[in-house]
Amino acid sequence: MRKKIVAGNWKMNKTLDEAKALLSEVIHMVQDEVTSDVTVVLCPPSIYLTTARQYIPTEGRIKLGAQNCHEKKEGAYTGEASAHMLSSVGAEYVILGHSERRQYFGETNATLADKVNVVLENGLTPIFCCGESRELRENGDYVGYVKGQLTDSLFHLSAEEFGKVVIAYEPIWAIGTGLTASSGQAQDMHFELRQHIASKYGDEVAQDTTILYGGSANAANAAELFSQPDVDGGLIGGASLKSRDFTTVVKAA
Ligand SMILES: O=C(CO)COP(=O)(O)O
Repeated sequence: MRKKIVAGNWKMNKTLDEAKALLSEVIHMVQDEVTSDVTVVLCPPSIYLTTARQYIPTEGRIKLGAQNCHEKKEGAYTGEASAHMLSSVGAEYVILGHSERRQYFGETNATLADKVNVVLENGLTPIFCCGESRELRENGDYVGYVKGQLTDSLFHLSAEEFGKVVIAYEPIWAIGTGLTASSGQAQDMHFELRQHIASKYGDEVAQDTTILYGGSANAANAAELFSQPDVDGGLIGGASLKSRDFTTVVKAA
């Protein structure tokens, strides 16, 4: 079902005390100020998931998410956490295939297909990230490239399984750079991705798919981005680390 979602990807930021303060502020502000039916997903570093679970009410619009998982259930994978483990600490969403994980940790479309499977098997919702580099945007078939990321990592799923996936379009050139995609650029790519999904799963599934935008989205530009018909919310990095900014983004959705 197509939903409005704003997810905060804290990346590798905050000490435990800072994380607690941010959780408490964001949860109160969202509860007090947000009246729409937007779902808010908080994705702290995995070391803080258990703590965050205690702060987030079990019922309500605010959900807990992780930033990655391993594709195996358990075993000798030093430093990793599995979807099974994330589920056991109460996470409901998992960001997969963020461009930073693709770039620094060698994640490929093939490994991500395995991660998507294991996340779905454990009843969690994957937030599958895709997006092109600046070089590709300037000189190449960037639309084909991003469509290919979906094809390679997601199109083995049944329509029912695909219906549980959230997509996040995050152009790499816009992440952490202050260079936001214009609302037109975001809309164009989201429209293309929805068409691509329709070509595989049909119109109904495509119309039901939630597609988020990420990349320097902030309190000042979120309303314009989210006003586009195919932009269903955002995956927010830097602005999710400040409670007032993040709440303003949530209110824009
Ligand atoms: O990577 C992002 C979210 O996953 C976007 O990061 P910024 O919002 O800091 O550009």
